[in-house]
Amino acid sequence: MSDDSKLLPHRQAIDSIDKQILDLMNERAKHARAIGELKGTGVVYRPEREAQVLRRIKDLNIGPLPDEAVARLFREIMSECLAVERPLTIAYLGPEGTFTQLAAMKHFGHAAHTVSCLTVDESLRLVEARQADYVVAPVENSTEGSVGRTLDLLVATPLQACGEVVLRIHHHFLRSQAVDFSELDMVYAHAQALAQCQHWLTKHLPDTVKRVAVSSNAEAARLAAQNPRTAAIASQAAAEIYALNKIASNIEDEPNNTTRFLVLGHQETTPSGQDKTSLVVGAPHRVGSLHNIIAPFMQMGISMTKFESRPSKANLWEYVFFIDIEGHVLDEKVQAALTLLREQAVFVKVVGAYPVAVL
Ligand SMILES: O=C(O)C(=O)C[C@]1(C(=O)O)C=C[C@@H](O)C=C1
Repeated sequence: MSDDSKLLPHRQAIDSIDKQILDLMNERAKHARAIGELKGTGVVYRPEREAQVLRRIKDLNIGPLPDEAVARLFREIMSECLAVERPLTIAYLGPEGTFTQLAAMKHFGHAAHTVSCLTVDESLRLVEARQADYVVAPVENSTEGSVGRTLDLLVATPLQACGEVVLRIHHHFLRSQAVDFSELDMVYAHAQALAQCQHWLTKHLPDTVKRVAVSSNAEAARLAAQNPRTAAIASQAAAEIYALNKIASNIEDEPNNTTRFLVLGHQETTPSGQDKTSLVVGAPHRVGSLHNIIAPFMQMGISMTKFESRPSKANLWEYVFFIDIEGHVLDEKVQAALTLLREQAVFVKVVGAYPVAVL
């Protein structure tokens, strides 16, 4: 029997299975459309339900496909089903090809429209003005720490956090032509990327190469595409969009380099069973104040996943604290801790409660 004839029965089985998958996906989309009609003009995107669907799929999976792979496939199926109800518009820090855009696609899937913005400020403003449905904004990187501008914006925005995205960050060294490092004057990158790749840069580039911080990695790629004497540090997506050569891959100093993003919109999310709550807390300037802010969470047995202080913009030497805790703001334990916290703090703002990232 030839190789091709041995393949035939498997291909026939695949053809028949594909038809069933197709019919079932359309059947699923019809239910989503019916749900959309019941929701009427209300909010169509339900992050808690999406997280539950993805977690269940991972639990049900018996392979050989890996859990992550089936979750990614179902992410896209849900994205298309949601678009049948109503397509979403997501604002992100552009230009096209930034890690923030990748994070937006990872969370909302490819059926969502993404709108590129010049700054994180503008991306939040677009949603505040209801010109986009949600914004995805970077909050912290595992190597470089918090994204200060996003944290500052969280203090004042009326938007609510309704999701988180965790993205592995791989940086590549990109040029329009694969020429010698001696013919290189400048390397462009976002300040965080320059910091995340500093060992590689010091080891491989001559001292004469200037490191220039720009507004995003994709902007770095755009600039490098215009001048062969320059290079960029950016993502695979940016390399493709700006047709740059990958001179070196995965040049980040820390192999587990990961960035966390928040999804913000106008809705409050109901508990999904595995949630986090983000808070901004103003502490009075007095002895023991920091202890008093932390104590309510210890008392109620609540874990903190983030604790970060930044200078208050209002008063010199006063600080605001950015705290993420495990649990949903509607959980009894969290409610009790917040009641205790409010007795100690100058202010407590609940930025939002949302499902822990599944993908
Ligand atoms: O369950 C819903 O509310 C739906 O609209 C269906 C569905 C899905 O495809 O599973 C689609 C969009 C929502 O964000 C959540 C889930």
